[in-house]
Amino acid sequence: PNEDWCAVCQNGGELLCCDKCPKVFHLTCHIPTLLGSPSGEWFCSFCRDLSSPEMEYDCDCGPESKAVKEEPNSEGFPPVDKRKCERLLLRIYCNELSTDFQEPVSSSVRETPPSHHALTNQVMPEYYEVIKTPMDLSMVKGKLESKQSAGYASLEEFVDDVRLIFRNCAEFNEAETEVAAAGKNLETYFEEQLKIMFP
Ligand SMILES: NC(=O)c1ccc2nc(N)sc2c1
Ligand SMILES: [Zn+2]
Ligand SMILES: [Zn+2]
Repeated sequence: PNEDWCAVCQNGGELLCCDKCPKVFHLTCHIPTLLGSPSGEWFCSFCRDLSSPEMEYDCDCGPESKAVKEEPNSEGFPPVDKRKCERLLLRIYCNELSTDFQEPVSSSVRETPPSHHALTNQVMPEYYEVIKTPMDLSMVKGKLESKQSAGYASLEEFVDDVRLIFRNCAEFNEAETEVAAAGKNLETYFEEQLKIMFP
């Protein structure tokens, strides 16, 4: 009795069914991204046990991981903390407020002028003129999934990047715009979920 649409993007298509909860995911919408459809039983990142995972995801094995995986690798990021961050990030992606933060802001985006600016056709600065350190959820997902030194070395680095998304949002978007409100509310949700994952 799984759902009909991806828990992240709400679209249909080729969907992976969790064998423990009703959710379904596209391979690339799940966190971590899966390379192929698993053959046997499969639990999503919300359901798989954090300390002793029932199964391995195909992206987490492969030739380079001959070493014992359950030790903090050279990144120093304990595997349990990495799995907690995967679950936390998937929670954010499943929150509909995250849509505006899932991909890099397109450079055509200009500040939403308060009404008087529009009337005086004052030029509004471009996003990448204002925001010097862009960050979005796809960048965080990529860093969380990358191997060794390219990835996060600690939980703090992961949290700092997610908080940067919300700082950029508050800096660029006028306080009372929809995007600013979405950023504020999603930040509250993130901090709540962070406390649950890392009490
Ligand atoms: N992440 C952001 O700050 C963001 C994203 C999308 C977007 N679209 C606009 N028209 S303003 C805007 C801001
Ligand atoms: Zn999807
Ligand atoms: Zn599940």
